[in-house]
Amino acid sequence: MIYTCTVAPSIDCTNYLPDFKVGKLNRSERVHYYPGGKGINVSRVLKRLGVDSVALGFVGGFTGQFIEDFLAEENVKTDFIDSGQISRINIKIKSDDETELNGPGPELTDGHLEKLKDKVKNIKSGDWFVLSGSIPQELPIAFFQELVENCRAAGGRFVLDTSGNALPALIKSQPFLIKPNKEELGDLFHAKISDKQLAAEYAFELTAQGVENVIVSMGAEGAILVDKERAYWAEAPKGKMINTVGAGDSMVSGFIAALSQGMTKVEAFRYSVSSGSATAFRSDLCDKEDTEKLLEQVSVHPMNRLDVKK
Ligand SMILES: Nc1ncnc2c1ncn2[C@@H]1O[C@H](COP(=O)(O)OP(=O)(O)OP(=O)(O)O)[C@@H](O)[C@H]1O
Ligand SMILES: O=P(O)(O)OC[C@@]1(O)O[C@H](CO)[C@@H](O)[C@@H]1O
Repeated sequence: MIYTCTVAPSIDCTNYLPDFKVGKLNRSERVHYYPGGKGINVSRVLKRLGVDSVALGFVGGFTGQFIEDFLAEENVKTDFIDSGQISRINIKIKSDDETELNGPGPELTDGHLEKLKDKVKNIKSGDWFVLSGSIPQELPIAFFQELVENCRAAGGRFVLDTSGNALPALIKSQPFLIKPNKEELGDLFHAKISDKQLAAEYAFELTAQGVENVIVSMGAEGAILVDKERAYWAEAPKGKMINTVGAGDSMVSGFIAALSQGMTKVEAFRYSVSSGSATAFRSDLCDKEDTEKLLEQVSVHPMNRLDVKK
């Protein structure tokens, strides 16, 4: 089974308006409400790609109820823990730019965390544990380190897509996959990543620290995949960008779905980029049909080691 874990789920309230002005009353022309949080997005896309998962995390209040109901409607399995607090509402503003205002995650006690530990105690070989999204700063990282160590010790594959201090701390637990965007990768090394060669150089650095696969997403420029031996880059398909929220999460789902359906790593990378772009080209997350239609526009190129400045 694939378990996704979102510590701080949300309702994503996405507003479309032609001209957003800071400090003024703005009125949106269109608004969409979707359950959000990175792990939840991963589970929703996995379902659309034909792969079952269980979404774990902490939800509460009327917003938590909305998240649960929406996922039940889409037949996404969940096994949430009640946080006892209203799940956050994240505001996304689509105008000339994309502006985001994400709320804080829930305040969790040791009791909450113990419940999460209990949910994953039976992870076994062949299972996946996908820890995606922000982890509130007050939470002890050591707890998550232990959680993923247990999962790895049982033979599970650990996928990490988080930010802040949790990212470098959990990279030490040698994930099977991490998927930073180029800003997140740059933050890890206090560097500005200007091109794919530099991205590959830093990604190699992470494989030297024990990460098995690194996918660096670079928006419209596409993505690179680096493992201990090789590096590849993929161009993103061309299309009209509508909403990139969840594009990175869709890449994670595409990669996992393709691998768990027996594709090679390079094919899975192609599928991953196609899934990311298919999400960027619509208001909600991608579906299988869009993803597979775009596949033919995604070509993957090996990067010569000499191309990598190292
Ligand atoms: N304008 C675009 N045109 C084509 N593809 C795009 C565009 N923007 C994003 N994508 C696709 O989506 C993938 C992920 O995008 P991005 O690098 O913005 O992820 P991210 O910052 O992790 O997103 P998020 O955190 O919102 O999920 C890219 O690698 C690419 O395949
Ligand atoms: O605040 P976090 O946990 O870093 O990110 C949360 C979030 O921005 O990420 C998802 C897109 O990747 C959205 O569904 C959600 O609102």
